[in-house]
Amino acid sequence: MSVSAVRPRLVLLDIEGTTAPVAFVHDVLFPFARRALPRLLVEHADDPAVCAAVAEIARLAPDQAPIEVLNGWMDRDEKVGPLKALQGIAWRQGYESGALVGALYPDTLPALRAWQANGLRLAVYSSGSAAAQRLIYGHTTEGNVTGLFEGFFDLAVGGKKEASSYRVIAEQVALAPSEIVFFSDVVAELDAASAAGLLVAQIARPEDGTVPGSRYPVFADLPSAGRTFGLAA
Ligand SMILES: CSCCC(=O)C(=O)COP(=O)(O)O
Ligand SMILES: [Mg+2]
Repeated sequence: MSVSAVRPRLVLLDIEGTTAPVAFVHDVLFPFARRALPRLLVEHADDPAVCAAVAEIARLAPDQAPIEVLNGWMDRDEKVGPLKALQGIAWRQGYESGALVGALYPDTLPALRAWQANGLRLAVYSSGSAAAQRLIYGHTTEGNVTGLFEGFFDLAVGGKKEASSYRVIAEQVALAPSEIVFFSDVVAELDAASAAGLLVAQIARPEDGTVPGSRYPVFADLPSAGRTFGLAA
């Protein structure tokens, strides 16, 4: 059964819980960055990207040491630009050394390839920085698959729970919101995307313990979501 009379032209994909296991992000990526950040702040203090992130932390929390602020944000899994930028820098070293390999669900790449072969455009929207998105897709067990995507959107367009962010993305890909379908595990993100006029569906993977919501179509994997939206995967 199709949930939309209009076939979407672009699939916008969250990462954690949608294309990559929650366990990989929380048990591998986040601890890796937490261990690396204290040294990174010292040893790469002259790196312009590190300088910019530290300056933004000082603006947001002027009375605290940057590493304390970062640890607090990581404790609460806050999606804050400077934390996400610094995590991306830390992960780059891990991916480049081979210590990290981007883990995706087994159904992710087959679904993305089938959709692209069927004429669908693909883009990413994650709280992880665009650089971090390119890293995870650039270092998968099947190699560099970043070429699947035409765009990598991060918190620079706004938070994932704000409708305005999805309007910005629609403008940037030059499509009407109703021509985009957004897949995410987080219902609050789907609420925001739906409010902006996008088609939405929740990916609730049993292995992640994602709690299915009741407002939107729910699927246990990408191929079943794609078939329901007429994406023919
Ligand atoms: C680029 S992989 C790490 C993603 C990340 O840092 C994160 O906080 C998860 O965010 P998402 O929006 O993909 O759920
Ligand atoms: Mg997610």
